[in-house]
Amino acid sequence: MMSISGYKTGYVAIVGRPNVGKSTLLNHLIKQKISITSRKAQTTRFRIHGILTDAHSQFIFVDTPGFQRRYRSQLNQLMNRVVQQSMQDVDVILFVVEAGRFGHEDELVLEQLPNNIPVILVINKTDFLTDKLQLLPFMQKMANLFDFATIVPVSALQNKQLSDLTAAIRNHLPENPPFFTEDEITDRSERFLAAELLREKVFRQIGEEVPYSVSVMIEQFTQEGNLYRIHACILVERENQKAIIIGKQGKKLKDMATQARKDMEALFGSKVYLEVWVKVRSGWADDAVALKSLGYE
Ligand SMILES: Nc1nc2c(ncn2[C@@H]2O[C@H](COP(=O)(O)OP(=O)(O)OP(=O)(O)O)[C@@H](O)[C@H]2O)c(=O)[nH]1
Repeated sequence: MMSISGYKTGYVAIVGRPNVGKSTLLNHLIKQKISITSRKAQTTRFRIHGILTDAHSQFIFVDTPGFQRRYRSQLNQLMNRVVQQSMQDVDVILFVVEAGRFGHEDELVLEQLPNNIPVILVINKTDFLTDKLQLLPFMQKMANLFDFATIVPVSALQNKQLSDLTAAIRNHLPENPPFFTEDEITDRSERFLAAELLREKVFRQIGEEVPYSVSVMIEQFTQEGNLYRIHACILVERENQKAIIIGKQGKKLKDMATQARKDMEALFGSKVYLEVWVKVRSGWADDAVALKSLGYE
């Protein structure tokens, strides 16, 4: 039975091989970088990437461990099960592919899709097609591979058909009041966001090797005119993780810091001087400091 409001809220995972446009899609769906301030966010099993709230629905986009893998090796049955387990609490999965392209890497992701949760096939980058009729045989082929809830062609980059996609997602969300209020999803502080942006880069770069044991601490955050001076520290649990993050001749760390700095500059509308260190954390006392610096008590 419909509730009076008919409001729908649920968790949505976006999966797909690298470079199909998952981040672009998410960013264009939510239109802004947000930060979750609610404690509720910590109690869910997922890292929340973003939330889209409208008059009728709230979409909570989450990250699913396992799908972050870079698909370097063939995943075995066990891995499949682990990933499927991690998906059990989402309401809808968006499986993103590129228009007209379905290769081995896509197949590896497809193999991991659970069959008890609706999966929407998102065919992205339709702007590459000169003739939209080219889509039909591709859609046909894809429909034969998996029992998709529905298929939605979009161009994330050009914001095309994104409202068709949100309507399709909404069809599969349960009726719930919004889980997060406006207050809980507005920016906490620039300091907090700075930590989030850097952490996001760490996960993107090394999601496979160093899972959820990494935290980011902002040790100094000062503003001098049009310049933000930020000293950040990436805390890891073991020496070998530190080496992985730093990378050969410091290249990985440098790349992450550069990307984070650019994002910070865009977000703060200001020049940013960012220094990043990596430290091995020595015990729970450090954790307490780290949590405090992130604004969690
Ligand atoms: N032409 C076109 N390009 C797109 C579209 N969506 C994304 N791209 C481009 O595709 C590239 C990859 O996009 P991302 O959003 O980083 O892809 P991703 O799936 O998040 O990649 P990973 O983080 O490596 O998993 C970028 O250069 C985007 O600009 C689209 O609809 N049309």
